Amino acid sequence: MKIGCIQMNMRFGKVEENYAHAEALIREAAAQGAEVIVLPEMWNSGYALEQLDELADVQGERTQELLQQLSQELSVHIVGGSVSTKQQDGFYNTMYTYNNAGEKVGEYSKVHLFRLMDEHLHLQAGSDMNRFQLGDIEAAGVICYDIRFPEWLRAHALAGAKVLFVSAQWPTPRIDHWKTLLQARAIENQCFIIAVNRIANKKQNFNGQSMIIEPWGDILWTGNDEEELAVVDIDLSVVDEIRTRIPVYDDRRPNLYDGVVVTK
Ligand SMILES: NC(=O)CCC(=O)C(=O)O
Repeated sequence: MKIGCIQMNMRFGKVEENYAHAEALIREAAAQGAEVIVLPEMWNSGYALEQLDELADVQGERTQELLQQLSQELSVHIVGGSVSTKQQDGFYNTMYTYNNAGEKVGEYSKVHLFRLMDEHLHLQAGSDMNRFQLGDIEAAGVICYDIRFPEWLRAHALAGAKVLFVSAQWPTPRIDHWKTLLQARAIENQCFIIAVNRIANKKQNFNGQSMIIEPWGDILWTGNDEEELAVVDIDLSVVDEIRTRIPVYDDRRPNLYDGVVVTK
């Protein structure tokens, strides 16, 4: 399965340019043979949270139309990163996923809002899971800060995901956390992790380092610190091999730790 990771630079608040740029990169990834294409977080507006009233995609219509059309025309699965959306009860950070027949298979709004980037002041949190099917691939998608919550990714793995997609705008100062957390999520869940971060100039502090990690924890590909489009082949059969070799799903003792109430 060929995965096209689009480590994109988006322009702050420049929605028109960002849609055009994302479309061009998706077309290029498909031309290079990608079967699944993945975008980063909030690529339509960037983190222009103060301007969401003008910039956010109303009910996600523009994004859905674009991804629907491209996935069908190019016959590719698209994990559409995320975009800022304006819904009736506020703004959300939303990921749309389409299969290669142009059908929407996932719609997810970021569940854990990241206070350090003021998300909690401007956005509403989603509360639904994001488990979906891309052809034969049992997959799930989460957004950036969500990876700090192992129980959330575990819930998706327990629901059958073997490939976990992560779209992000993860800044340079904590890039070591990004790498370590992603590797841990891959190993503990025995899943592939396909994680696509944004890139920006040095002043804006985003240095890419998107990653594809095997369920054994081996890193198959790391992005550099420039805008980049990579098409990487992955062999999904290793998931079942590793799960048979170390059967953590059978060895779990959920009665000891699920539903534990933490008191402060
Ligand atoms: N956009 C985000 O959710 C950033 C998360 C982040 O930087 C972190 O350290 O966590």
